[in-house]
Amino acid sequence: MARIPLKQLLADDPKKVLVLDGGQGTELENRGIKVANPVWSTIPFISESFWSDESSANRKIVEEMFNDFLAAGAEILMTITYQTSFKSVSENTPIKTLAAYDNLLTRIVDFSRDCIGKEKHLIGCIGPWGAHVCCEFTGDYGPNPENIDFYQYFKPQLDNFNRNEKLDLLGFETIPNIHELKAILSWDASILSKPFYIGLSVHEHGVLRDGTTMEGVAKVIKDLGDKINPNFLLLGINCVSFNQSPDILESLHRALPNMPLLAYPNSGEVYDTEKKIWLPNSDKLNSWDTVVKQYIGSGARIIGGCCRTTPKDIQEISAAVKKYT
Ligand SMILES: C[S+](C)CC[C@H](N)C(=O)O
Ligand SMILES: N[C@@H](CCS)C(=O)O
Ligand SMILES: [Zn+2]
Repeated sequence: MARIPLKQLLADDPKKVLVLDGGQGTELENRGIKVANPVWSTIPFISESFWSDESSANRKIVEEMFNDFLAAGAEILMTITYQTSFKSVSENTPIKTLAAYDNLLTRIVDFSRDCIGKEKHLIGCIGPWGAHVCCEFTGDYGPNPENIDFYQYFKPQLDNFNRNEKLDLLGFETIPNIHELKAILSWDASILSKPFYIGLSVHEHGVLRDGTTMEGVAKVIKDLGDKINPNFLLLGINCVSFNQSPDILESLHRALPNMPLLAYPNSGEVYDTEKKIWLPNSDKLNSWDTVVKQYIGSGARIIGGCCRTTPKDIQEISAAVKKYT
């Protein structure tokens, strides 16, 4: 059966909620791949043996991770390309030219599609500008964030993903800064020609990491009016604290009641950007069952997990989605 385009799928069945996969980079780490490096979870794809040796240990680990998320109930999964911008790759790996970079991305998408099969939806994952300098959890984009050329940064990854028919959706995720959000939303369908979503990186207290309120975020979208790119399908939150995530999503829903939302929080642990390790935070106050019920009440159409969530979390999310839809 051919995949139904996501825009149509979400419109045809207003109750449909898709289950997303979990934290891929941290799950690869749980399974023995050392992701603490400048291209983070891109690292297994950089070595030629991943591609030339079908029985390579890292290749098996990535395949098994996809299998386990599928078995847990994921219906929409991501490419492992969070820190695979041309800048991150060309400055930190032997891959230097645009042609070699395009080849890398095409191989990763082909491989991911083979892992998940033809029927599941595949998201081309695009991390924020801040990922390459590791400020996606502070939103501190320096003294003049309005002068950053976001388009130049994203263009190589965008151009490649736009062209690839194996991808159903583009996901800009962990976006912590309002200038970056404005830039992405200023691009029309000639630049962003596939359906896309934006996942915001939001502080525990409910504001974007740079301090912008959810009303401020909503204003950017409302001000665009009918100039908004028709490919903009969903807005939401990702890699935010598990405990606060239902309230944050609810506040986004209040500010934008008609916008389809998505939510995939992290485990609640906090990332130490210097040591590149996860530190314990407060205990989980709720179960996935409670959290998913609240997300659905706030208009979520895609629900999954981000960093430090595992196939077990996805299993619990999947059961709750079945129960409440
Ligand atoms: C979502 S975070 C854990 C990704 C990694 C971070 N940008 C780093 O470079 O360490
Ligand atoms: N999508 C990425 C993490 C973003 S914070 C991943 O799952 O590894
Ligand atoms: Zn994350």
